[in-house]
Amino acid sequence: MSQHRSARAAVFSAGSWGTAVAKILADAGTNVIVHARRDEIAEAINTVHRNPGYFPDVELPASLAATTDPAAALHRADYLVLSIPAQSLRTNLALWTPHVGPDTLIVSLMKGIELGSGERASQVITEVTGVSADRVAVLSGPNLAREIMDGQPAAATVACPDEDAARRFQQACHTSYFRPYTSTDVIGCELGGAVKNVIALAVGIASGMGLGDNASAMLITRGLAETTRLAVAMGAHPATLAGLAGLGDLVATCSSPLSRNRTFGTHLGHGLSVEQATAATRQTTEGVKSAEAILALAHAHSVEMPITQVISALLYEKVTLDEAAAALMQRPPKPEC
Ligand SMILES: NC(=O)C1=CN([C@@H]2O[C@H](COP(=O)(O)OP(=O)(O)OC[C@H]3O[C@@H](n4cnc5c(N)ncnc54)[C@H](O)[C@@H]3O)[C@@H](O)[C@H]2O)C=CC1
Ligand SMILES: O=C(CO)COP(=O)(O)O
Repeated sequence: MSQHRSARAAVFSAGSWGTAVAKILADAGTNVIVHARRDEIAEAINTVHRNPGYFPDVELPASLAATTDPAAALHRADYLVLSIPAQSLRTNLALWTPHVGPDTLIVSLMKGIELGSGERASQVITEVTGVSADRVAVLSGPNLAREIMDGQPAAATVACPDEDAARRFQQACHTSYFRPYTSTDVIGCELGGAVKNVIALAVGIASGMGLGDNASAMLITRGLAETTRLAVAMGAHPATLAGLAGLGDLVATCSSPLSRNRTFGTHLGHGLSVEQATAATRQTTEGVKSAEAILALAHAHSVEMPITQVISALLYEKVTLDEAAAALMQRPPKPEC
């Protein structure tokens, strides 16, 4: 990156989390251009400094620009920040790759596992773009977009095999209200972020069924245990799962009515079908698609993930709510650790 100019970040796209991270980066003094799919969103960001599709009430930094042209967004970008649904990453990134510069650091904000391949977003990114793994970073943590748009304090982890690259992006997104830490454990951060969405579905379901805080705490704690088992089997450091991208995100997502995954689960717990819950949800709910992919990873690594298994069965409507609850409670007794 040039020493003579501020860093430039291209944020793809202008959804809930993309908009929030674009604001963080701009507030941190980074030059930001957002790639929006819709003309009217790009136009509104450029003219009235608002994103009417997601946060019509929040004024964005005046320095924040938007475009629908991927080449213009990526021109001389130091960072390509990707925030689209994980299942759409491969196809979209293939279209954007010709515009990615040779030194651009690609930063994934996505918390999903690709169906079919079982790949984490960073793996899809290296595969599609051909860039080396040390040019791909992940930002993950307890970061409900709405709270961040309101300027409430939050922290997260920036993970990259190249520690200098992680530190550069840490600096690019460090503000008075957003505190990023660095890590080299990309696998741990990505699995923490993806599996917590499935556990949040489970907590939402329990809450929708009228179960109390003991049940939620049980699901969160045993959810962390199965997340850690899988992540460690795949090469993660166990401490990462006790950190912001693991326990931190799990607690925030499972506790907050702002979480789309938890809310989706609540709909199921109230008795809505998966189709009805999907119709009631406007934004990306990664856990719904990722549950099956995570379960396949668990099988491939011979790891037991009973909560993920039950949620996957519920999502495919192979079991009822009562059968799901019984399946978890009637497992054979075993030591806790
Ligand atoms: N919203 C949040 O609080 C947080 C979300 N995330 C993660 O960020 C990622 C994006 O989620 P959100 O921004 O919340 O979702 P969103 O639904 O608010 O926005 C998704 C964005 O992707 C675009 N998009 C949707 N389908 C697409 C497709 N097929 N092709 C290309 N673009 C498409 C939409 O136009 C929109 O700009 C997810 O992986 C999510 O887990 C991570 C941390 C916090
Ligand atoms: O990842 C998130 C908070 O860290 C957002 O969770 P939801 O996708 O469930 O809203």
